[in-house]
Amino acid sequence: MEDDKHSTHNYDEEHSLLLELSEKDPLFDKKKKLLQVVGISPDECVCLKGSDTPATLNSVLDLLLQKARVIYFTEVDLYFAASDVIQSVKFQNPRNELEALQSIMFLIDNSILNSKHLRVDILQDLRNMTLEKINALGNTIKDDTKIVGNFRCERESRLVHWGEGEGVKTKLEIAYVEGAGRGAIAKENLKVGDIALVIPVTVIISEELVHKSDMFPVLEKIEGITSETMLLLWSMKEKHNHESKFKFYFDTLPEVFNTGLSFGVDALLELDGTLLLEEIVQAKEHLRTQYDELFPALYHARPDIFPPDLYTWENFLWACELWYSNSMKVMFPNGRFQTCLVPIAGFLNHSINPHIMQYGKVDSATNCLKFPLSRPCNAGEQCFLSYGKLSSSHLITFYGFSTQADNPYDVIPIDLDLPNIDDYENGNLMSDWTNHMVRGTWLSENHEIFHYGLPSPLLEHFRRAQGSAMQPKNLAIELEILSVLCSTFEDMMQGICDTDDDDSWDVKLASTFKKSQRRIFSSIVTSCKAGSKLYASLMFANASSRRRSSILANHVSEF
Ligand SMILES: C[S@@+](CC[C@H](N)C(=O)[O-])C[C@H]1O[C@@H](n2cnc3c(N)ncnc32)[C@H](O)[C@@H]1O
Repeated sequence: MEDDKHSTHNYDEEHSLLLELSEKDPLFDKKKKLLQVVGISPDECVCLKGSDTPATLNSVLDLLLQKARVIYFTEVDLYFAASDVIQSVKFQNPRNELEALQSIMFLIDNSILNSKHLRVDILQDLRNMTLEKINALGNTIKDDTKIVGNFRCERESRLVHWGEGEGVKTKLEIAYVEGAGRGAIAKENLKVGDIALVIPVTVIISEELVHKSDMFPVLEKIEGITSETMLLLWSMKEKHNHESKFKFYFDTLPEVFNTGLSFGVDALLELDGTLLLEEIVQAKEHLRTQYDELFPALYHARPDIFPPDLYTWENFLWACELWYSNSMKVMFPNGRFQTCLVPIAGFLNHSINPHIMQYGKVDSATNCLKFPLSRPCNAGEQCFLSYGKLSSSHLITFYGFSTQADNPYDVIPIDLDLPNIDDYENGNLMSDWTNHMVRGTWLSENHEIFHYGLPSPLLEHFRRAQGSAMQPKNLAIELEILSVLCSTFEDMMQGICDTDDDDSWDVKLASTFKKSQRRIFSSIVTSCKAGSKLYASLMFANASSRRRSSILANHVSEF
């Protein structure tokens, strides 16, 4: 979504740019502290002068980029960044970097637009440098989509054709792609800022449709019912309406969704010992309770509107999976957010390094939803959307897939059985964390001594619990911490056993998830062992050098 975090001011000889860290950000205090650690003031502008050299512009961009990275950090990013931040806020992951660069482009574009100066060359130069960085980053992201040629997309073409008649404009075509059903392929080379898809509001399935339907007078009387639930019930019936305006859309929907909510017993058994099992069971229980609150009461009261054969539990679950996996939050010109189904845009698959991130706000001038590119996508490549910064467990539960690439949001929460420590110093970056987590240590840049690729807030918590202050660090305590962590994660790894191959989609997905969890645990064990080895060699080197000194001292004393 576009945001209003940024503002520009123009002074006589200079352009002043302000990337603003919003005080409404729930992570404001932590982000402010992090910025202060690297010497960046949260509310300070950077100034550009006409006389700035490329080297000066580079430093300006670097400063803006560090700040933008922090502004777009999630709690997970912040937690793990604490280990790597020493003098500057470095690159964390492509997704955060793209968001940060995109926000800088937005700021510069606004500045150019609002500039009262005749000469905006310097802003243009800065824009070009930012664009170069985005393009370079885009080139490092590999999306190897394989298009499955022998599937015809007749229903999909009919939907696109209908949509175009309603005002849809698209630079994407729909094809079957390996491992993800349908996907959207760029028909031409798309640059940053190009609009891949334009969807008029009239094509969007939103609350308004329920309000016009015969079920609304019944539903509105149900205490506490949400507009999402109303829409879900509406879509269960509309799917079978041959006269529906959205018939072409419903025709393209799959008969089954295959999300975690449809996992069978074998797949659930496979997940034994993982948090994903809990997530799926809880989500499903919640939906079952919701269904039981509505049915059979509704079809007993109004069988004409809610026919029992349509409103079964199985059909309800299908609709839940449809809405979880295909809906988007859309902000309408009146400022209200609504959960909607967006035909055609619903063919866009998700990536952790997406091409399209800033969407979801209806443009009030055109009354359309636009999908602009945040990084280039060449003709023939699959164009990916961001469904959000989601973990694999969330993606499996509600979307039925897990990402292939390393997902920085795949974290495992850690319940520490350690006493609460309240003697933390203010201003210490590690001190703000009470909830701890781990993720694959291959994602960390810092495997040095005292870091080991592990999150610093977690290590610091252990040190405090052992009575070891930040500085100087006690080697014996470090070894003890590494040994505790190592055995804890070895146990956790053993709790997730390997299984035989199974052909069913759900057991396969469950076992892929387990493998990814084991990989995370195994990386932590390896890092702990590497850390311990490092100490052993250091202690050996120290001992040898002490021995050498004492031999030398003996020799000297002989003279
Ligand atoms: C909004 S739909 C996208 C279109 C979908 N592929 C289809 O054929 O209808 C979301 C669903 O697409 C699939 N999907 C999206 N991104 C994916 C990815 N990166 N890998 C595998 N499947 C994906 C999942 O089944 C998900 O529930």
